[in-house]
Amino acid sequence: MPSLGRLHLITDTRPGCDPLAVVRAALPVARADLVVQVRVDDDTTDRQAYDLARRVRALCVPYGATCLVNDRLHVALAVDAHGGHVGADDLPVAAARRVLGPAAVLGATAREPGTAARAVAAGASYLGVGPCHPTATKTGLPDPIGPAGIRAVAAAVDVPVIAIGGVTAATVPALRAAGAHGVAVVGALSAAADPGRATAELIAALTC
Ligand SMILES: Cc1ncc(COP(=O)(O)OP(=O)(O)O)c(N)n1
Ligand SMILES: Cc1nc(C(=O)O)sc1CCOP(=O)(O)O
Ligand SMILES: [Mg+2]
Repeated sequence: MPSLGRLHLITDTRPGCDPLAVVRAALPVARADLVVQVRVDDDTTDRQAYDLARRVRALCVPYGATCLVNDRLHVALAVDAHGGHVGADDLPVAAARRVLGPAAVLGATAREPGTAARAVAAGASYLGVGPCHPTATKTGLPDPIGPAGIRAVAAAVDVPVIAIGGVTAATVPALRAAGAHGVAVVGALSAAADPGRATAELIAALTC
């Protein structure tokens, strides 16, 4: 399996957002180091999710970037995405692996070492670990786990750990020092005045 990109751009489909514009700005900067995870609101229809994922994949492929679909693995299969991401409210990891097949990239959410180890044993290719810091993007999250939480999970598994939750370029160094392979962001790119510049700042923090 090719190495996993270090910057995971999670699409923001809230009112006023333009997820494709953000993807188009990030791709020429991050190129193969970019993973675009198509994440849509719960009230988004499958047809809307399919149309967005199909367009994201088409943008990603020429740059060697990875296209994943959050939650809706049937949409990932339908658009021939590189894989998907599941959490506690989605298909269990073992079932998700059966759906996507052995070659797919399959991410799983973990917040502590036990869940993380079980997810890897069940077939996860990488782990999304957080929330690292406070975030207003998603409600109902547990308390932030900080770099210490990343360190605890990274010590327990041998797959890439992707830190998520309130991540900015300024917080990347501590997360990498704690063992994160990369980071996942929503607001740091979707709310940026210049998403291309924000991508460059995140990539610089991930590669220095
Ligand atoms: C990289 C990454 N990490 C964690 C998540 C959260 O996924 P999940 O727990 O399935 O929650 P929702 O995103 O479905 O609300 C993620 N999407 N990506
Ligand atoms: C989608 C998501 N999942 C999280 C988790 O911890 O499970 S935090 C999160 C939102 C991340 O957005 P931002 O980069 O704007 O903080
Ligand atoms: Mg989910």
